[in-house]
Amino acid sequence: MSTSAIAANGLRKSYGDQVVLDGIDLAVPEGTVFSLLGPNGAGKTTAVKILSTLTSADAGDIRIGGHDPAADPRAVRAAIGVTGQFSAVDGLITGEENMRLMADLHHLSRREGRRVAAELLERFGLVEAAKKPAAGYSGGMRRRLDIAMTLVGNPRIIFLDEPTTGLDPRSRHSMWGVIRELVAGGVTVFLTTQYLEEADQLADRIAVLDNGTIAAEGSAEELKRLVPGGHVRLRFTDPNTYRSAATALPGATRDDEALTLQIPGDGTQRELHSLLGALHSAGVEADELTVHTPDLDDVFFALTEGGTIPGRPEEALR
Ligand SMILES: Nc1ncnc2c1ncn2[C@@H]1O[C@H](COP(=O)(O)OP(=O)(O)OP(=O)(O)O)[C@@H](O)[C@H]1O
Repeated sequence: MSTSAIAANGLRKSYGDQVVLDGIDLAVPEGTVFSLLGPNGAGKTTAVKILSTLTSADAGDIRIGGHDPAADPRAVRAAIGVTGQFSAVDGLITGEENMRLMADLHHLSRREGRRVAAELLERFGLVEAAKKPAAGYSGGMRRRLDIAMTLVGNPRIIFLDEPTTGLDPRSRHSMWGVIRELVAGGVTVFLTTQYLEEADQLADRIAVLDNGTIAAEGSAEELKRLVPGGHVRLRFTDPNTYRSAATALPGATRDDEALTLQIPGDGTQRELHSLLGALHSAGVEADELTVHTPDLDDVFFALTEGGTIPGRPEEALR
């Protein structure tokens, strides 16, 4: 069994009367990506700050790389890298100078600092930009430099707090590539994001934080299975064909204006086969057939801010 790079039990934090984290448990195995999802203000950044020693918890047992942040914050800091919503990049100096500064902070020798900086600038596609002031970098380049700076100390655990917020789709995809590479190299990534697709793409496990507690946790597939909403949608252009199909499929939800039928189901081959058989027997053909499986958006809406999953007791969600 793999050991947990990040473990927290009964993590609590309040600001004044406001309970932000109400006793949450987390366990992130080494070399995996864990994503914490939640609406604005759910407490994601607070969790990252506590786990990365920037803030103390009110209660809870925490181990980061085996170290307790309260008792031994130095050991935790030596094991982790953090890139937050506020970047460490200094815009007035060049990318290369930012990297060298980081190398100095990590007490690397001048020679080793140059070597590590050059290697990371190359890896993050910043060689050309390296001699220019970082203030002129695009958002994507700045984030890449930020992560490159984090990697100077060769951390085995990285906290990425909303690493792609505000990036265009191309830069976002390039950042996902960077994160995948890190994980392939054995790094553990703790990722907070508001982009459900990002969690879907990257995370081995996802926890949905809501009202200070973890509303559900699992792989993207497990979470999607918690919510209903899978269906097949048939679209017709001819009203007569549409009506014949509706008669042949009495369980379908009709939209008489759009000439579409929605049939609940999970889109398995067996289900599709039986659906197509019914249409064939009725002698009708749909102009379009689409299979909709629930996505993480459905999960998010069902689980956060008062949404519920019908027919499921609270406990079954964990
Ligand atoms: N230092 C602080 N003092 C008082 N309240 C705080 C402090 N830091 C955070 N909070 C409050 O705690 C709650 C959780 O904030 P946090 O930044 O952790 O949420 P988040 O999930 O990261 O949100 P977002 O997605 O908007 O970044 C918010 O209501 C916030 O106002």
